[in-house]
Amino acid sequence: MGEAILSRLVASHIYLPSDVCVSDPMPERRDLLAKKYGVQVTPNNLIAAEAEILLLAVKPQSLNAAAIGLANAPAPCIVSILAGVTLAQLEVMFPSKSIIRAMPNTPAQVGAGVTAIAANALATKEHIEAVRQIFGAVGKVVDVAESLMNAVTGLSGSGPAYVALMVEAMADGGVAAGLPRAIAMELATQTVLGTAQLLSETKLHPAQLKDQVTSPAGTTIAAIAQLEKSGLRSAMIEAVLAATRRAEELGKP
Ligand SMILES: NC(=O)C1=CN([C@@H]2O[C@H](COP(=O)(O)OP(=O)(O)OC[C@H]3O[C@@H](n4cnc5c(N)ncnc54)[C@H](O)[C@@H]3O)[C@@H](O)[C@H]2O)C=CC1
Ligand SMILES: O=C(O)[C@@H]1CCC=N1
Repeated sequence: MGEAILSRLVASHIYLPSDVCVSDPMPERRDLLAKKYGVQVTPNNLIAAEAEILLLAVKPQSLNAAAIGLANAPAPCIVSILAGVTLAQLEVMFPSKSIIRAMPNTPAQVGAGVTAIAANALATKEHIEAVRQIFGAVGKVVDVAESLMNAVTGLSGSGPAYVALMVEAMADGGVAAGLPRAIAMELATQTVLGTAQLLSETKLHPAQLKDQVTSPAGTTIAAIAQLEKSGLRSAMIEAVLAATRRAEELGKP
Protein backbone atom coordinates (compact mmCIF):
# COMPACT_ATOMS: atom_id res chain seq x y z
CA MET A 1 0.00 0.00 0.00
CA GLY A 2 2.91 2.30 0.78
CA GLU A 3 4.23 1.84 -2.75
CA ALA A 4 0.80 2.60 -4.25
CA ILE A 5 0.83 5.97 -2.45
CA LEU A 6 4.48 6.63 -3.26
CA SER A 7 4.04 5.93 -6.97
CA ARG A 8 1.27 8.53 -7.35
CA LEU A 9 2.96 11.14 -5.17
CA VAL A 10 6.04 11.00 -7.35
CA ALA A 11 4.11 10.75 -10.66
CA SER A 12 1.93 13.75 -9.77
CA HIS A 13 4.96 15.80 -8.63
CA ILE A 14 3.49 16.38 -5.15
CA TYR A 15 6.92 15.35 -3.91
CA LEU A 16 10.22 15.23 -5.75
CA PRO A 17 11.79 11.76 -5.46
CA SER A 18 14.73 13.41 -3.68
CA ASP A 19 12.32 14.68 -0.97
CA VAL A 20 11.17 11.15 -0.12
CA CYS A 21 13.04 8.64 2.02
CA VAL A 22 11.69 5.08 2.28
CA SER A 23 12.80 2.82 5.08
CA ASP A 24 12.42 -0.94 4.64
CA PRO A 25 14.43 -3.81 6.16
CA MET A 26 14.27 -5.86 2.93
CA PRO A 27 17.22 -5.04 0.61
CA GLU A 28 15.30 -6.18 -2.49
CA ARG A 29 12.40 -3.80 -1.66
CA ARG A 30 14.85 -0.93 -1.14
CA ASP A 31 16.61 -1.65 -4.45
CA LEU A 32 13.33 -1.88 -6.34
CA LEU A 33 11.91 1.35 -4.89
CA ALA A 34 15.14 3.29 -5.45
CA LYS A 35 15.35 2.09 -9.06
CA LYS A 36 11.67 2.51 -9.93
CA TYR A 37 10.99 5.88 -8.28
CA GLY A 38 14.41 7.45 -7.69
CA VAL A 39 13.66 7.95 -3.96
CA GLN A 40 16.21 7.74 -1.17
CA VAL A 41 16.16 4.42 0.69
CA THR A 42 17.45 3.27 4.05
CA PRO A 43 17.19 0.23 6.32
CA ASN A 44 17.12 2.60 9.32
CA ASN A 45 13.68 3.91 10.34
CA LEU A 46 15.35 6.68 12.37
CA ILE A 47 16.72 8.19 9.16
CA ALA A 48 13.28 8.19 7.52
CA ALA A 49 11.91 9.77 10.70
CA GLU A 50 14.01 12.89 10.05
CA ALA A 51 11.35 13.97 7.54
CA GLU A 52 8.55 16.46 8.28
CA ILE A 53 5.97 13.70 7.84
CA LEU A 54 6.61 10.08 8.80
CA LEU A 55 4.18 7.75 7.04
CA LEU A 56 3.86 4.39 8.79
CA ALA A 57 2.93 1.65 6.30
CA VAL A 58 4.05 -1.54 8.03
CA LYS A 59 1.71 -4.37 8.98
CA PRO A 60 0.02 -3.78 12.37
CA GLN A 61 1.89 -6.84 13.68
CA SER A 62 5.23 -5.16 12.78
CA LEU A 63 4.49 -1.78 14.38
CA ASN A 64 6.18 -2.40 17.73
CA ALA A 65 9.39 -3.54 16.04
CA ALA A 66 9.28 -0.67 13.54
CA ALA A 67 8.68 1.98 16.21
CA ILE A 68 11.63 1.02 18.43
CA GLY A 69 13.70 4.14 19.03
CA LEU A 70 11.26 6.42 17.19
CA ALA A 71 9.55 7.96 20.25
CA ASN A 72 11.82 11.01 20.06
CA ALA A 73 12.17 11.01 16.30
CA PRO A 74 12.39 14.50 14.82
CA ALA A 75 9.33 14.11 12.51
CA PRO A 76 6.63 16.36 14.00
CA CYS A 77 3.84 14.61 12.09
CA ILE A 78 3.09 10.87 12.11
CA VAL A 79 0.65 9.38 9.62
CA SER A 80 -0.50 5.79 10.07
CA ILE A 81 -2.34 3.71 7.49
CA LEU A 82 -2.30 0.66 9.76
CA ALA A 83 -5.57 -1.26 10.08
CA GLY A 84 -6.94 -1.22 13.61
CA VAL A 85 -4.17 0.74 15.33
CA THR A 86 -5.77 3.64 17.22
CA LEU A 87 -4.70 7.25 17.69
CA ALA A 88 -4.47 6.54 21.44
CA GLN A 89 -1.97 3.73 20.82
CA LEU A 90 0.04 5.92 18.46
CA GLU A 91 0.03 8.76 21.00
CA VAL A 92 1.72 6.45 23.52
CA MET A 93 4.38 5.52 20.97
CA PHE A 94 4.84 9.05 19.60
CA PRO A 95 4.18 11.53 22.43
CA SER A 96 3.46 15.21 21.65
CA LYS A 97 3.14 14.78 17.86
CA SER A 98 0.56 15.65 15.23
CA ILE A 99 -0.86 12.19 14.49
CA ILE A 100 -3.21 11.37 11.65
CA ARG A 101 -4.79 7.97 11.15
CA ALA A 102 -5.68 7.27 7.53
CA MET A 103 -7.29 4.36 5.71
CA PRO A 104 -6.58 4.42 1.96
CA ASN A 105 -7.24 1.66 -0.57
CA THR A 106 -5.32 0.18 -3.48
CA PRO A 107 -7.11 1.95 -6.36
CA ALA A 108 -4.80 4.73 -5.13
CA GLN A 109 -2.31 3.24 -7.61
CA VAL A 110 -4.38 4.66 -10.47
CA GLY A 111 -5.49 7.83 -8.68
CA ALA A 112 -8.95 6.36 -7.97
CA GLY A 113 -8.55 5.57 -4.28
CA VAL A 114 -10.58 6.78 -1.35
CA THR A 115 -8.99 7.60 1.99
CA ALA A 116 -10.66 8.35 5.30
CA ILE A 117 -8.67 10.42 7.79
CA ALA A 118 -8.95 11.23 11.49
CA ALA A 119 -6.51 13.45 13.39
CA ASN A 120 -5.52 13.61 17.04
CA ALA A 121 -6.06 16.74 19.15
CA LEU A 122 -2.45 17.88 18.67
CA ALA A 123 -2.55 17.75 14.86
CA THR A 124 -1.90 21.17 13.38
CA LYS A 125 -4.00 22.60 10.53
CA GLU A 126 -0.88 22.62 8.36
CA HIS A 127 -0.19 18.93 8.96
CA ILE A 128 -3.81 17.96 8.33
CA GLU A 129 -3.72 19.94 5.07
CA ALA A 130 -0.43 18.33 4.02
CA VAL A 131 -1.90 14.88 4.67
CA ARG A 132 -5.06 15.80 2.77
CA GLN A 133 -2.83 16.77 -0.15
CA ILE A 134 -0.93 13.46 0.01
CA PHE A 135 -4.07 11.36 -0.09
CA GLY A 136 -5.80 13.81 -2.45
CA ALA A 137 -3.09 12.89 -4.97
CA VAL A 138 -4.29 9.29 -4.93
CA GLY A 139 -8.05 9.82 -4.93
CA LYS A 140 -10.84 11.19 -2.75
CA VAL A 141 -10.41 12.11 0.90
CA VAL A 142 -13.16 11.95 3.53
CA ASP A 143 -13.07 12.98 7.20
CA VAL A 144 -14.48 10.51 9.70
CA ALA A 145 -14.64 10.22 13.47
CA GLU A 146 -11.85 7.94 14.60
CA SER A 147 -14.42 5.54 16.09
CA LEU A 148 -15.54 4.73 12.50
CA MET A 149 -12.09 3.94 11.15
CA ASN A 150 -12.43 0.14 11.56
CA ALA A 151 -15.75 0.25 9.67
CA VAL A 152 -14.01 2.23 6.90
CA THR A 153 -11.33 -0.47 6.83
CA GLY A 154 -14.00 -3.19 6.49
CA LEU A 155 -15.75 -1.34 3.67
CA SER A 156 -13.34 0.64 1.46
CA GLY A 157 -9.95 -0.49 2.81
CA SER A 158 -10.63 -4.16 2.09
CA GLY A 159 -13.37 -3.48 -0.48
CA PRO A 160 -11.22 -3.68 -3.64
CA ALA A 161 -10.76 -7.39 -2.88
CA TYR A 162 -14.53 -7.96 -2.70
CA VAL A 163 -15.04 -6.18 -6.02
CA ALA A 164 -12.15 -8.10 -7.61
CA LEU A 165 -13.75 -11.36 -6.46
CA MET A 166 -17.03 -10.26 -8.01
CA VAL A 167 -15.37 -9.36 -11.32
CA GLU A 168 -13.62 -12.73 -11.39
CA ALA A 169 -16.86 -14.56 -10.63
CA MET A 170 -18.82 -12.59 -13.25
CA ALA A 171 -16.15 -13.39 -15.84
CA ASP A 172 -16.30 -17.07 -14.81
CA GLY A 173 -20.05 -16.93 -15.39
CA GLY A 174 -19.44 -15.49 -18.84
CA VAL A 175 -16.93 -18.25 -19.60
CA ALA A 176 -19.46 -20.83 -18.37
CA ALA A 177 -21.93 -19.30 -20.81
CA GLY A 178 -19.44 -19.67 -23.68
CA LEU A 179 -17.48 -16.39 -23.83
CA PRO A 180 -13.70 -16.44 -24.39
CA ARG A 181 -11.87 -15.57 -21.11
CA ALA A 182 -10.32 -12.30 -22.35
CA ILE A 183 -13.63 -10.94 -23.59
CA ALA A 184 -15.42 -12.08 -20.42
CA MET A 185 -12.84 -10.23 -18.28
CA GLU A 186 -13.17 -7.05 -20.32
CA LEU A 187 -16.96 -7.15 -20.15
CA ALA A 188 -16.98 -7.83 -16.39
CA THR A 189 -14.39 -5.15 -15.56
CA GLN A 190 -16.00 -2.47 -17.73
CA THR A 191 -19.45 -3.30 -16.32
CA VAL A 192 -18.22 -2.70 -12.76
CA LEU A 193 -16.32 0.45 -13.76
CA GLY A 194 -19.24 1.88 -15.75
CA THR A 195 -21.81 1.07 -13.07
CA ALA A 196 -19.68 2.73 -10.38
CA GLN A 197 -19.27 5.80 -12.61
CA LEU A 198 -23.01 5.92 -13.32
CA LEU A 199 -23.88 5.74 -9.62
CA SER A 200 -21.25 8.33 -8.76
CA GLU A 201 -22.19 10.84 -11.48
CA THR A 202 -25.99 10.56 -11.36
CA LYS A 203 -26.31 9.96 -7.59
CA LEU A 204 -28.96 7.37 -8.49
CA HIS A 205 -29.86 5.09 -5.61
CA PRO A 206 -28.53 1.59 -6.39
CA ALA A 207 -32.11 0.25 -6.21
CA GLN A 208 -33.18 2.70 -8.94
CA LEU A 209 -30.28 1.64 -11.14
CA LYS A 210 -31.23 -2.01 -10.58
CA ASP A 211 -34.85 -1.27 -11.51
CA GLN A 212 -33.76 0.46 -14.74
CA VAL A 213 -31.89 -2.67 -15.84
CA THR A 214 -34.60 -5.11 -14.84
CA SER A 215 -37.17 -5.68 -17.62
CA PRO A 216 -40.43 -7.44 -16.68
CA ALA A 217 -40.03 -11.21 -17.10
CA GLY A 218 -36.54 -10.48 -18.48
CA THR A 219 -33.03 -11.77 -17.98
CA THR A 220 -31.96 -9.53 -15.09
CA ILE A 221 -34.78 -10.51 -12.74
CA ALA A 222 -33.95 -14.16 -13.42
CA ALA A 223 -30.38 -13.47 -12.31
CA ILE A 224 -31.41 -11.37 -9.29
CA ALA A 225 -33.74 -14.11 -8.05
CA GLN A 226 -30.76 -16.46 -8.14
CA LEU A 227 -28.46 -13.96 -6.36
CA GLU A 228 -31.06 -13.43 -3.62
CA LYS A 229 -31.43 -17.22 -3.20
CA SER A 230 -27.63 -17.44 -2.81
CA GLY A 231 -27.61 -14.67 -0.20
CA LEU A 232 -25.34 -12.21 -2.05
CA ARG A 233 -26.43 -9.16 -0.05
CA SER A 234 -26.21 -10.90 3.28
CA ALA A 235 -22.79 -12.31 2.33
CA MET A 236 -21.53 -8.80 1.50
CA ILE A 237 -22.89 -7.29 4.73
CA GLU A 238 -21.33 -10.09 6.79
CA ALA A 239 -18.02 -9.69 4.91
CA VAL A 240 -17.78 -5.98 5.78
CA LEU A 241 -18.66 -6.74 9.42
CA ALA A 242 -16.07 -9.55 9.59
CA ALA A 243 -13.36 -7.24 8.25
CA THR A 244 -14.41 -4.51 10.70
CA ARG A 245 -14.15 -6.97 13.61
CA ARG A 246 -10.74 -8.13 12.36
CA ALA A 247 -9.53 -4.52 12.26
CA GLU A 248 -10.65 -4.18 15.89
CA GLU A 249 -8.66 -7.30 16.79
CA LEU A 250 -5.56 -6.05 14.96
CA GLY A 251 -5.68 -2.91 17.09
CA LYS A 252 -5.64 -4.85 20.35
CA PRO A 253 -2.18 -4.88 21.88
N1 LIG B 1 -2.95 -3.61 1.26
C1 LIG B 1 -3.99 -2.80 1.35
O1 LIG B 1 -4.92 -2.80 0.51
C2 LIG B 1 -4.07 -1.80 2.47
C3 LIG B 1 -3.20 -1.87 3.53
N2 LIG B 1 -3.29 -0.99 4.57
C4 LIG B 1 -2.36 -1.07 5.67
O2 LIG B 1 -1.07 -0.88 5.14
C5 LIG B 1 -0.11 -1.58 5.93
C6 LIG B 1 0.80 -2.38 5.03
O3 LIG B 1 0.04 -3.37 4.36
P1 LIG B 1 0.54 -4.00 3.00
O4 LIG B 1 1.07 -2.92 2.11
O5 LIG B 1 -0.56 -4.87 2.52
O6 LIG B 1 1.76 -4.90 3.55
P2 LIG B 1 3.18 -5.23 2.87
O7 LIG B 1 3.68 -6.43 3.62
O8 LIG B 1 3.04 -5.31 1.39
O9 LIG B 1 4.08 -3.96 3.21
C7 LIG B 1 4.69 -3.78 4.45
C8 LIG B 1 6.10 -3.27 4.22
O10 LIG B 1 6.67 -2.99 5.51
C9 LIG B 1 8.01 -3.41 5.50
N3 LIG B 1 8.47 -3.61 6.89
C10 LIG B 1 8.33 -4.72 7.66
N4 LIG B 1 8.91 -4.51 8.87
C11 LIG B 1 9.37 -3.23 8.87
C12 LIG B 1 10.06 -2.43 9.83
N5 LIG B 1 10.36 -2.89 11.06
N6 LIG B 1 10.40 -1.16 9.49
C13 LIG B 1 10.11 -0.66 8.26
N7 LIG B 1 9.47 -1.39 7.31
C14 LIG B 1 9.10 -2.64 7.61
C15 LIG B 1 8.00 -4.69 4.68
O11 LIG B 1 9.29 -5.06 4.22
C16 LIG B 1 7.04 -4.31 3.55
O12 LIG B 1 7.71 -3.71 2.46
C17 LIG B 1 -0.89 -2.46 6.91
O13 LIG B 1 -0.83 -1.90 8.19
C18 LIG B 1 -2.31 -2.43 6.37
O14 LIG B 1 -3.27 -2.50 7.42
C19 LIG B 1 -4.21 0.03 4.56
C20 LIG B 1 -5.10 0.15 3.53
C21 LIG B 1 -5.13 -0.78 2.42
O1 LIG C 1 -6.14 -6.85 4.73
C1 LIG C 1 -5.71 -5.95 5.46
O2 LIG C 1 -5.51 -6.14 6.67
C2 LIG C 1 -5.41 -4.58 4.88
C3 LIG C 1 -6.18 -3.48 5.57
C4 LIG C 1 -7.16 -2.97 4.56
C5 LIG C 1 -6.81 -3.69 3.33
N1 LIG C 1 -5.84 -4.50 3.51
